[in-house]
Amino acid sequence: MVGRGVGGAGDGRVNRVRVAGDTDDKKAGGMMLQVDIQARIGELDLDIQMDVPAGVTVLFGPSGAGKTTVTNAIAGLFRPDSGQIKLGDKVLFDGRQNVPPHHRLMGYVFQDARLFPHYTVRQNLTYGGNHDFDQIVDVLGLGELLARRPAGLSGGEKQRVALGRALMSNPKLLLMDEPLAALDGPRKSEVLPFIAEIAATRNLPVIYVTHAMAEVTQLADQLVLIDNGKVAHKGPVIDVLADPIAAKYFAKRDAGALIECVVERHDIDEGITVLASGAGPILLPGQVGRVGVGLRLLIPAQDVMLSKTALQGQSALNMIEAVIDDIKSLPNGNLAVILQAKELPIWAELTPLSVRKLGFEAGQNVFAIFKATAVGPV
Ligand SMILES: Nc1ncnc2c1ncn2[C@@H]1O[C@H](COP(=O)(O)OP(=O)(O)OP(=O)(O)O)[C@@H](O)[C@H]1O
Repeated sequence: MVGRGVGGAGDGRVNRVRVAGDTDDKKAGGMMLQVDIQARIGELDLDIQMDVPAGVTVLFGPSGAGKTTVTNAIAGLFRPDSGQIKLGDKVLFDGRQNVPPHHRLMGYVFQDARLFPHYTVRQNLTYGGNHDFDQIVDVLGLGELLARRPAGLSGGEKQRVALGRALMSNPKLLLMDEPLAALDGPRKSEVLPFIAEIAATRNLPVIYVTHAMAEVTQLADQLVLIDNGKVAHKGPVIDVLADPIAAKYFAKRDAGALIECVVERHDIDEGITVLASGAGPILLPGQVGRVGVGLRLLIPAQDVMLSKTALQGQSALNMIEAVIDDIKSLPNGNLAVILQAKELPIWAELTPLSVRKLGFEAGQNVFAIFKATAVGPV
């Protein structure tokens, strides 16, 4: 079953997500990409090790950290000084061998679509092969566009054609370097579901470079944080975001735990949606998603309040029981109080004064409180 469901506003807080029973089995057979490369580029010492299984691995990190260079090395467009790149058993680069890009069995989608202007959409799509033509045209909604030329297409349509072209070459590996960065908000929302659909149903490693949190939370299976040419953190996206040490790589309101929920019901009279989560029910304002659909929610650490007792007479709709696991210092001087809420790891950013005044410490039972609007669509 493909469990990516329609989420909320695409603001990075309510998102598409796979639910249990998703494509994990299918992905288990996908080829592993193994990257271990070193290169000196100007002032930057690039030294990257990562394993990329089937599914979406998002490369995220500051500008100039080396994300595009790594992606280009995987594509064969940049030659590292040393190391090895393998896709399954096939060596793509090892210092002696450097397989040229057109023999790497990969599709590459760039920020700009790079279509051939004199070709029709159909000719552009089939340039590198016509594998799964009908299905891809259908999934990407390209049927109406086939006879047109790129000049008459919107930015979002062009990117869908670029994605279709990459897929029709039957790649064993898909590279996408900020494929939505040049699109405006509505065009981004138009293309993102197609990428999510492809990621959920194709059994291949996808490297996806972005600066946008909404794309991280909606697409990532794995998250690799690259800083100054090195891997600073990597792992399943939920684990990486659950670790406050990674918070410095995100905008303040984006730092927090990502949790997976399922839409349980809509309460039309009360104007809320009830989600089932590993920590119990979570309420969102408005009517979000369809019943039974999986969603990811980002719970911003700055919006979580802690109380030693179940608070009465307060307006926040969400109050979940949790145990304090640990308290860590954040680079900004505040403290991250790391909580286990039944099955869910979440965390709250508090000032040292609050932690001291309330005497919070590891092992304590607390209530984590957040407003429905803090995690709901805007
Ligand atoms: N062809 C090149 N010649 C010299 N320096 C380069 C070249 N390509 C990249 N660099 C440098 O290598 C470093 C890494 O660049 P890269 O584009 O890989 O970073 P990035 O993480 O993708 O950045 P951004 O998020 O801004 O796209 C930067 O300092 C960049 O200036």
